[in-house]
Amino acid sequence: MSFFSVQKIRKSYPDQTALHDFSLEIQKGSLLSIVGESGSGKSTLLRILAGLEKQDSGTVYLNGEKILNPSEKLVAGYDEIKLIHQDYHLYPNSTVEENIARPLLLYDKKYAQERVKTLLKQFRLNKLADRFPRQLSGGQQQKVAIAAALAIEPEVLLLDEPFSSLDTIQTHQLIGELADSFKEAQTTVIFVTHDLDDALRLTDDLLILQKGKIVQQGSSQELCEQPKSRYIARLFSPINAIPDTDNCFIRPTDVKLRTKGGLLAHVVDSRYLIHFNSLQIRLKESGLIWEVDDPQRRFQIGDRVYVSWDKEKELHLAR
Ligand SMILES: Nc1ncnc2c1ncn2[C@@H]1O[C@H](COP(=O)(O)OP(=O)(O)OP(=O)(O)O)[C@@H](O)[C@H]1O
Repeated sequence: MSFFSVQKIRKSYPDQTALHDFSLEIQKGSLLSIVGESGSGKSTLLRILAGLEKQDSGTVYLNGEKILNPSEKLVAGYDEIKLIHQDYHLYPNSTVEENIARPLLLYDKKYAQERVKTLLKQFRLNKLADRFPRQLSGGQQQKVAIAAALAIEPEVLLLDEPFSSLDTIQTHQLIGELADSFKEAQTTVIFVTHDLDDALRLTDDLLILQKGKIVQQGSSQELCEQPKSRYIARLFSPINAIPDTDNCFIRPTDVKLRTKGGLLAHVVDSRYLIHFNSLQIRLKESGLIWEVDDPQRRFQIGDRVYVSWDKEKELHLAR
């Protein structure tokens, strides 16, 4: 059995099943993202992993010890497993340093001081140590909340959409900093999100959850290059159906645009994006509309364009 072992967790609510025999093995110090759309069962799963909600069946083990659910334990939850969500509140009248120190009030004073010092350094919070939460950005506040959650050295950190209230720039900056801090501290982290981009930025290991079931698990590259279904392929980018095939698709970025040679198409729309123009083209023969990338920004609406692609870039996807 691995460090954190989740075995056949099932959970139903009166009108639906939120988790269908969910199993997962996590090694110590690993970072995993669980990506799923709204209602896929992410929050239910994390609450069960933290011992905060009762499952119908299945067992969670940490270090070989069974995690008891609220019906089996007087005080629900564990110090070893910390769950952080979007609305995690800091103490408004305590400084950053005091917020991080709070969970350590009953610990040996010298150990507590050292631990706070380590966390301030690991999370690059030294310069903000004397500020109050209201004097911090949303991203900085969330970083302090995560540092405080790690104060008593939990074995596992569970992050439930912790960046939802932050803007994209704040989120990307915070994720970059957290990724470094987690690796440095060797923290075991499970991050759940509906946003694949956030997941790719934080971890290399992904698990895709759909309607309470694992639909694919693997490295970011594996899932992008060998998705098991159209649903998973589309999480990474749109996919274009290749004419006269049943289940063959090509990604916009893998389509080559030329002025001659290949399938003839016409540009019907063009969007200026940061790294390329995103074109909509209509294939002449089949009438299919494709989305393709034009990194050189060569083509305009109305232009003729010929498309081709490498065979090995084709994705063969059942429904
Ligand atoms: N207490 C509850 N009672 C009844 N149904 C519930 C309850 N909690 C969750 N559900 C249902 O179970 C399913 C999974 O919910 P859950 O909150 O775990 O999904 P999620 O992936 O975290 O969604 P979101 O990203 O929107 O938070 C949903 O369809 C939800 O409506």
